[in-house]
Amino acid sequence: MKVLLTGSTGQVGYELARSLQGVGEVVAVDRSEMDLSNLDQVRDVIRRVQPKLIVNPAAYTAVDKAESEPELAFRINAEAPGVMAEEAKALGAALVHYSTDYVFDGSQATPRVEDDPLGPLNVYGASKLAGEQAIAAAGIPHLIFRTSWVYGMRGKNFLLTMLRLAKERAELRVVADQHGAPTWSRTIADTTAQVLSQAHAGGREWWVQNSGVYHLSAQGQTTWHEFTEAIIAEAGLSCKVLPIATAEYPTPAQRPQYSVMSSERLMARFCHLPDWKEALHLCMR
Ligand SMILES: NC(=O)C1=CN([C@@H]2O[C@H](COP(=O)(O)OP(=O)(O)OC[C@H]3O[C@@H](n4cnc5c(N)ncnc54)[C@H](OP(=O)(O)O)[C@@H]3O)[C@@H](O)[C@H]2O)C=CC1
Ligand SMILES: Cc1cn([C@H]2C[C@H](O)[C@@H](COP(=O)(O)OP(=O)(O)O[C@H]3O[C@@H](C)C(=O)[C@@H](O)[C@H]3O)O2)c(=O)[nH]c1=O
Ligand SMILES: [Mg+2]
Repeated sequence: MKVLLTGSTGQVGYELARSLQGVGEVVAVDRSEMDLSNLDQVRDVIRRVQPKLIVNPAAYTAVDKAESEPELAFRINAEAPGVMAEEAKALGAALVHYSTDYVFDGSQATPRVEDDPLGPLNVYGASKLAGEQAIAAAGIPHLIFRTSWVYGMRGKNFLLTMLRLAKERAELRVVADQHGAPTWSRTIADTTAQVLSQAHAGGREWWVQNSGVYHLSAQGQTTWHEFTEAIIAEAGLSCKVLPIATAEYPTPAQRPQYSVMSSERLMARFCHLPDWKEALHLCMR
C-alpha cells in the first residue's frame, strides 16, 4: 500500500517516517516538494503519487505568530487538509490527520471527550478546527487524532526551549495556571502505526466502524511549570523554576487554562497510552 506522508521534517512527521515503515510503502514529502500553502501543488502531488493512504502531520504550528498571519494559518491548517480530503475521495484513499487540544476553550476543569463543545481561543486553534471540519465533511475514511503539548528530542518544542534556557539563565519563570498533557512525538507516531495496522487487517468495514476523531494524549495532567520542573530534574540540571500566572507572561495568542483531554475512546478501541512522566523519562533517557 502506498502511503503519502507530509511534514517529515516536523516532530511527529519525523517519527512517523520510521513508525509507518511496517504499514506500507512510504512516500515522504517535505515543504520543498509539497508546500501546503500552495493548494494546486497539494492536488498535483497527490494525483501524481496516487496513495491509498495520506498521513498529514504537517501544519502551521506557530501559535503566537498565527495571530498576525490568520490567512496563511487557515490555508495550511484548514484549506490544504480540505484539498487532501477531496483528492483522497477521488482516489478511494483514507486520510489520517492531527489536531490539537487548543480547539477547546479550556473553561471546564475536567478531561474533555471528543464530542464536548469546541471553542478555540486563538487563530491556530480555529484554523485546526476548520481543518477537522473540512475532513469530516468530505465523507471519506479518516482518523483525526487530537493531541497536545508535543515534545521530543528534535525540532522546535517546549522541552528543548526549556533545556536551552536552563543553561542560559539562573532561574526560569513559567506559567503554573495552564493545565494539559505533554505528549512525546514518538508516542503519537507509534500509536498511529498500531491503529493503522488494525485498520489494514480490518479492511473497508474497519474504516466504516472507526472513522472519526480520537484524543491521543499521554495520561495524567500537569502544568507548564510542573512540566518544566520534570524536564530540569530528568536532565540533572539545577535551575530554579518559579511558578507565575498567565498574566505575568503576556503572549499575542490566548491559551486555554485547562485543555486536558480524555483518551479513553482511543484506549478502549485500540491501545494503551503511557503516563506523561513515564514517556518524558523514556524520551530523555
Ligand atoms: N507541536 C505541538 O505542540 C502540537 C502539535 N499538534 C498537531 O500535531 C501535528 C504535528 O505537529 P508537530 O510535528 O509538532 O509540528 P512541527 O511544528 O514540529 O512540524 C510542522 C511540520 O509542518 C511542516 N510545514 C509547515 N508549513 C508547511 C507548508 N506550508 N508546507 C509544507 N509543510 C509545512 C513543517 O515543515 P518545515 O520543517 O519546512 O517548516 C514541519 O515538517 C500538527 O497537526 C499539529 O497541529 C497538536 C497538538 C500539539
Ligand atoms: C518560553 C516560556 C513559555 N512560557 C509559557 C507560554 C505559554 O503559556 C506556555 C507554553 O509555551 P509555548 O509557546 O512553548 O507553547 P504553545 O506554542 O502554546 O504550545 C502549543 O503548541 C500548539 C502547536 C499546540 O497544538 C498545543 O497543544 C501546545 O503544545 O508556556 C512561560 O511561562 N515561560 C517561558 O519561559
Ligand atoms: Mg509554540
